[in-house]
Amino acid sequence: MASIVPKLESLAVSAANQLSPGEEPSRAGAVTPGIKRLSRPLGAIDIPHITIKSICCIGAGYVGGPTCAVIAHKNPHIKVTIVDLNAARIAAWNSDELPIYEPGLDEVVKSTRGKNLFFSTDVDAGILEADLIFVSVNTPTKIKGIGAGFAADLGYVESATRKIAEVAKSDKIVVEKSTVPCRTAQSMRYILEANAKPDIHFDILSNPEFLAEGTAISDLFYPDRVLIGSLDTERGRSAAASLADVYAGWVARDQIITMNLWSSELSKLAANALLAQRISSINALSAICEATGADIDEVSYACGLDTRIGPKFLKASVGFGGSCFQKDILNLVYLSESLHLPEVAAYWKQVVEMNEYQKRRFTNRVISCLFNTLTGKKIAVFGFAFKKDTGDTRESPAITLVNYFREEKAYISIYDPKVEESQVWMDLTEPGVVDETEAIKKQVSIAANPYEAAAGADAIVICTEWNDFRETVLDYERIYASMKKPAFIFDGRLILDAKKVTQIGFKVETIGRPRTTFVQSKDFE
Ligand SMILES: NC(=O)C1=CN([C@@H]2O[C@H](COP(=O)(O)OP(=O)(O)OC[C@H]3O[C@@H](n4cnc5c(N)ncnc54)[C@H](O)[C@@H]3O)[C@@H](O)[C@H]2O)C=CC1
Ligand SMILES: O=C(O)[C@H]1O[C@H](OP(=O)(O)OP(=O)(O)OC[C@H]2O[C@@H](n3ccc(=O)[nH]c3=O)[C@H](O)[C@@H]2O)[C@H](O)[C@@H](O)[C@@H]1O
Repeated sequence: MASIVPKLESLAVSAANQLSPGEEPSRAGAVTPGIKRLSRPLGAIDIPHITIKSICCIGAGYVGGPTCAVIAHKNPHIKVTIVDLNAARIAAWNSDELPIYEPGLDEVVKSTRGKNLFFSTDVDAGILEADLIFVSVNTPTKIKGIGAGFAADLGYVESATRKIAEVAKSDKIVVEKSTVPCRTAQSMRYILEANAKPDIHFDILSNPEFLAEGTAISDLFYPDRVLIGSLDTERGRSAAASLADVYAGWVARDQIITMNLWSSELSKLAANALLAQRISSINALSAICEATGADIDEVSYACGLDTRIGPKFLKASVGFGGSCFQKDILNLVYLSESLHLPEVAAYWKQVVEMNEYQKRRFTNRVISCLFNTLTGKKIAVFGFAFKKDTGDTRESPAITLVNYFREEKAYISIYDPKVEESQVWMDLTEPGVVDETEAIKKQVSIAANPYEAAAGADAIVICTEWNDFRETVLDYERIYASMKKPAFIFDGRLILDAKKVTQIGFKVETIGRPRTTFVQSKDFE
């Protein structure tokens, strides 16, 4: 991981934004040349704008923490304060054990913290001091009321916005970093203007974040693009130019694109929807592969070589997880329905439904291969995070699978290299059900390593694609020796060399490849 930071430092940094030692950043009069503004004349935002000296980020989560740590790291002349109401989270950001696991994050935070990067629970002080405020709070799916199950709960965005209006004593640029429905910036503007002190002006920008967990630091260091949406007014363009300068501390100017606010907001939902749609498409094809004898990895490879399709995001899996894909698509579904576009809503909804189907389908394959019953059997679940290189479990397919296995009365032993034990219990407990953990513990245990998880098990189910689970890393002969026979492996992530583990003696069932073992209906024909 240490290699990321020096690599980053070697990037060419825009000379226009580099201050000489001792030089004070000016607050006015800077001009940003050559920012690409789609649907506007290119030179349109080469206008006077303030230079940002102090940034506050509201929300010290998976986005606010890494993003603003990188901004501070790249802009030593800007003071960056990340604030959060969650005192435990802030304490962790100020400790040696950061609250989130992300390769390369430790180095970035430790090189900057206490210099120009600060973590605090003092939201008011952060707002007061800042020229520019990122709103990077959570926007979960609503669980109650109108739009429940689909619409985004904008309560956290609204309360952060109201706080800014209440506290600010000078003009602020307020930046939507959270993923929000189209036209949220308008609501934020109403709230700010209705509550602002006299002569205080707020400019609202949309600056969605495209980082993926597990690769957040390299995504932030080398983004495909930085997107800034603003009103097409002189003030709006000026605010966009100020934020563009912050990113130009390390991102090439031609990768910083500006556009209107609503396009920017919608682009974020659209990007996530398109990415998730690719996974559901390949997963739908994986079902056809299993039924026909085709191999999904070969099909992905063949399709991905077409430059119009490209090879990324075509890896079949037990289903996509993570806090955003499902939430953002459901948000798009709700938006489409609100706009009286039921066919559009149904189209995107199918991406989520296919994902649910994939998890059920994989579970059915496990049950069917294990002679149609899991009762009393031990299943070792390898991986609980929603993807490798993160400890995040939000919407992890492993949660759904473990719950299905529990319903089938299996005993489950879970191993994940980064997920905290307390998180597993939280994820398996129904919200609002008191003391359920003790009952769950009768059926589910957490193992200290994969060998312990697999000992005495009937089957291993690979839910997360951690490199640690590859046959080149784990001693599968040792694992095989410790398991009940026949010993099954269900590879939900296509990470194993099936031939090699089959040679050890395992019965290997891989997503997107035809079934290899005991097909009851055929055998009894
Ligand atoms: N997790 C990810 O990889 C990505 C997330 N996003 C979007 O970024 C936003 C944030 O996501 P995460 O960082 O994952 O969420 P998170 O849940 O990890 O962090 C949000 C933080 O905001 C804090 N917060 C909420 N209301 C607050 C308030 N009024 N004042 C101060 N702090 C407050 C919470 O305590 C929490 O620590 C969401 O809209 C998400 O869709 C966008 C790109 C990637
Ligand atoms: O808005 C967000 O929150 C972020 O959502 C995703 O990032 P993330 O969810 O962190 O991780 P991804 O790498 O996209 O993986 C999402 C899920 O899809 C699965 N996946 C991914 C790729 C693939 O080919 N197949 C597949 O099953 C992963 O295992 C994981 O469960 C997007 O990739 C980011 O650009 C976006 O900023």
